[in-house]
Amino acid sequence: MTSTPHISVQNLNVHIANQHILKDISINIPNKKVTSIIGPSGCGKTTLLKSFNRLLDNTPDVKITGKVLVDGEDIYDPNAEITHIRKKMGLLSQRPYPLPMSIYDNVAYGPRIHGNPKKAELDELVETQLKATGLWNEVKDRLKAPASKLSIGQQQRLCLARGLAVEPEIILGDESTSALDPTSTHIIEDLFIELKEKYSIVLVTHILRQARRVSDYIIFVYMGKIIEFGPTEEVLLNPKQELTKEYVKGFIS
Ligand SMILES: Nc1ncnc2c1ncn2[C@@H]1O[C@H](COP(=O)(O)OP(=O)(O)OP(=O)(O)O)[C@@H](O)[C@H]1O
Repeated sequence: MTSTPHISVQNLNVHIANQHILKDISINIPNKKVTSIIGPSGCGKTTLLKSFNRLLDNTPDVKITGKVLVDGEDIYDPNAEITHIRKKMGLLSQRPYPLPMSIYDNVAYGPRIHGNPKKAELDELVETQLKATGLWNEVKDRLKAPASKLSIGQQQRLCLARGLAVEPEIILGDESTSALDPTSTHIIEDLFIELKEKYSIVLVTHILRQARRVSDYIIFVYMGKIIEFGPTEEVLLNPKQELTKEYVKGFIS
């Protein structure tokens, strides 16, 4: 990895209700690349992803130690400003959660909250983000229709457009294609590949085929520890660690 990491995790430990969930995690997430977190169910993938934008804060009985530096700023510093940190990251969850409003208003929502854009600016912004997520031609004639009328795959792309509209730097995806049909999955995967030109992307996925197709780097997590991290082809085709080999072969699920 040549450029400065976008997220640098240093000796991160997460305990929830006396369970040691993440164990001394240190990792550098590369800038403007796709990094996928893989590993068996319950190994801590989602917990690791959530630690990047302080989404664990509201988990009852959570204890977090160590550092997560985003652009060099420790987000767990008591003086860190959560709104500022969260604005840098867009989160795409497993299922699309469009807001109960029109297609247009979903995308305009964030910019309206964060500023007071003029109508012409908003129109342009909505169009740009709907184009960026490949939705524009599908929805341009029904921007005032409720977002709930869209297919699940379109709703997920709308959620991505909504996230991009507040100009994040990092996109976090938590199994964000798991509710989608194969065609919509393919579209979202292609979008991730395109969007890495502008954003650093971190994905949690169970699907090794997807990890191989979209990611530049892979993190393999097992029982709360990082076992292996490296370029996708290396980790998936020529893993160094026995545990990674077993997982990639399908012996651990
Ligand atoms: N809020 C919580 N309260 C108690 N335990 C939790 C909580 N969140 C996560 N855990 C535990 O932390 C461990 C890691 O969970 P996590 O969701 O990060 O795993 P995962 O690798 O993403 O799993 P999956 O692939 O099944 O989604 C699990 O044992 C889980 O039960």
